[in-house]
Amino acid sequence: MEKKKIVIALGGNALGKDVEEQKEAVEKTAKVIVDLAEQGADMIITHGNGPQVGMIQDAMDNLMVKYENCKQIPLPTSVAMSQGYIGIDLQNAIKYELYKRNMDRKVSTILSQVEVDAADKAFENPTKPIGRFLTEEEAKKMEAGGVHVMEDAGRGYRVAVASPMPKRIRELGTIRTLVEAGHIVITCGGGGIPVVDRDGRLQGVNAVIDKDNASSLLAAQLGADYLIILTAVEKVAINFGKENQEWLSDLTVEQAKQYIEENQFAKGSMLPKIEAAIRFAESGEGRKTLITLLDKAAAGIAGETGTVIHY
Ligand SMILES: Nc1ncnc2c1ncn2[C@@H]1O[C@H](COP(=O)(O)OP(=O)(O)O)[C@@H](O)[C@H]1O
Ligand SMILES: NC(=O)OP(=O)(O)O
Repeated sequence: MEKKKIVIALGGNALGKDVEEQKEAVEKTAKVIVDLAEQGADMIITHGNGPQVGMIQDAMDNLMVKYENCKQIPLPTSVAMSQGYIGIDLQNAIKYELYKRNMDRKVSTILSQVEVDAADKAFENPTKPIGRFLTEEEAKKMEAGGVHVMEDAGRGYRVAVASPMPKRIRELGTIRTLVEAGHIVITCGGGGIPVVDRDGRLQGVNAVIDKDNASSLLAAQLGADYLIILTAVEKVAINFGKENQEWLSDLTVEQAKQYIEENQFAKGSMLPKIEAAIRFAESGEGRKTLITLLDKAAAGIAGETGTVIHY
């Protein structure tokens, strides 16, 4: 097989719902990753952090309630914490899976900062759902207290934060060096720690970058062949959740743009995945995105399932 470079973006399902579940979930995730690594591909792993970063912010806010002198933890700091604890669980699970198969491959987690534009309009319109699902009553109460809340793809209410577009991955050189040295690299977790460059000094900003958008940028800049987005659905659908729902196996960039105009993909869930896939396809010839379930990754690569978005 020709050596492929694959960026895999892991959705919430690959990580479980809490710290305990994560330890179990990553074991299964690691098997899928090592199955692909066994075929000799260069592998770069990214992951989401919506539930996790919300949980960290909640915990930190509770500390402020409990202790008078406790200062608020900024959102980018919580993103950095989420990269750390998710990264180490993934790294250890992948290492153990490699060990069981007697495979000699290094695994590294790179904390990564992703530059955004301070003037991005996204700062005025929070669209990224984070944290747990709220009851309608909780949502109303929080909204009254000035917190942005949104409805998340028909699944309930969640806190919403700004999600500016990623512009530049500051650790790209380090990531490239490690990939070239054969490491499986875990990076751009939670879309990357959002920063702006102020005269050479990187400063965190209150946002959570969409991990699919960051993954698309990373895949384009590393010259990857494949972007694989593993999520909670086997395929992308049009008329999702309706009686006339239709699962799609193959989607051209042109068709995808048309469906976006028809509002076929929910904001904050499927829409950023499709937009990320379009940008990746447009970044270079032959670049494809596969969207499918974690369990179906291998079958998807073999062309047996999932939705492939291509030029
Ligand atoms: N048109 C669509 N086709 C398929 N799934 C869709 C569509 N629109 C919205 N969704 C929802 O998007 C979800 C995936 O987004 P999300 O949960 O944010 O992903 P992840 O956390 O895995 O990155 C699916 O589980 C599904 O509920
Ligand atoms: N940062 C991010 O996109 O996280 P989720 O995939 O969990 O929404």
